[in-house]
Amino acid sequence: MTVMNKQQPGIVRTDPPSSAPPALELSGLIKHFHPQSRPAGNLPPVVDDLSLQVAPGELLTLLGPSGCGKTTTLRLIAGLEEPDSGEVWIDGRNMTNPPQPPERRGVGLVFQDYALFPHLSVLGNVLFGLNRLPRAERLTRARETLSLVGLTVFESRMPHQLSGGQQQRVALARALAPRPRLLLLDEPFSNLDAQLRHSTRQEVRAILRRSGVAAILVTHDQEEALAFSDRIAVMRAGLIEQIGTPQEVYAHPRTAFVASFLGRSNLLSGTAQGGVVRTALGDIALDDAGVPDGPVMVSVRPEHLAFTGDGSGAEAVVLAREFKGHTVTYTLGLGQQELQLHDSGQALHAEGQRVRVCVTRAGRVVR
Ligand SMILES: Nc1ncnc2c1ncn2[C@@H]1O[C@H](COP(=O)(O)OP(=O)(O)OP(=O)(O)O)[C@@H](O)[C@H]1O
Repeated sequence: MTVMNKQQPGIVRTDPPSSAPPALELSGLIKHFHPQSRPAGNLPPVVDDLSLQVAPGELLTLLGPSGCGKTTTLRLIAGLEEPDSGEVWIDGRNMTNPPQPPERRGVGLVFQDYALFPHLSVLGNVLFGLNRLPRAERLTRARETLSLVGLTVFESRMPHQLSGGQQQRVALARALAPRPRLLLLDEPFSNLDAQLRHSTRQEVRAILRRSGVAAILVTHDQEEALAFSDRIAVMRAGLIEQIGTPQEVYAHPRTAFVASFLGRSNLLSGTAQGGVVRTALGDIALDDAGVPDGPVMVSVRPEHLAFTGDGSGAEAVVLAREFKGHTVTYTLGLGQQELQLHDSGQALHAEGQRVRVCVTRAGRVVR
């Protein structure tokens, strides 16, 4: 195997053919924004030593609260911003040393506002990004891509004659038509109403799977991240706090932030001893036998709390009740602490009622 040289631009990795290079590799990316009025070094970086890999065909989501650096990370990948340090490798090519302009990175972009050209038809919009191809090939490619996104019959329509979901599929077709190595999607569903958002998300996911392109989705919507992704990177203050499959990150959050940002969580302090934590809710078994004895914080999902009905468990009071159709979310008072409980049973407990609750699954110790 040839030794890879990260310092030389445009070097293609010569790993064995069976192991294709990652679609994307970020290593040690750091980005500050320095306002004129504040001296450099005074502000924390917006992207802070961020490293990750995206496999060919993988759908990765950057999930985090507003301002945590998700869009800046996408802009660094696309070449719309330059990092202070660190490297961006796309499909085995170094994009940062020397910096490659956005049009030479092989990256497609889809934004929340679609950014379609209003004076061009659907076909015209898709053709727009293909001006480097011979004319005859452009038309074939544009029509193939419109067929991939299921919009063949709409090719002559103007953007304003389409629904929001259809416009987003045109934007997707325009980004996919040049056959990018990587697609970057920045909050692409956030302008759609709840129902359209759900169906468009499923369609886009299926289209990406069919096209085989690797993609990074940026969102602050945890439900979207769980439904869309092969892996989720939970970001906070420029850092990746945890990365893994949706199931891994949901079931095994490492920190209180991840436990609360990806789904809801009850965080209880207690003392671990021999694989059990003593808390105000009683003794909670732990999902990890290796937790050392001592003070800990344990995360219990609302669906892992239940009413006991037989006098066992800890006493709590119902503070609020939210009916959601398939389930009811209760807010319970346990001493000074508020807990969330998801119940799918038939019996409704009234606000102010005293209830008894227990934990039905092993808890998770978080930092
Ligand atoms: N060009 C810029 N100049 C100065 N500060 C910037 C610039 N772009 C972004 N920032 C700041 O960097 C931080 C991260 O912004 P970024 O847009 O990456 O966050 P985000 O996680 O995508 O947030 P949102 O979900 O609200 O879009 C924010 O505090 C933002 O104000």
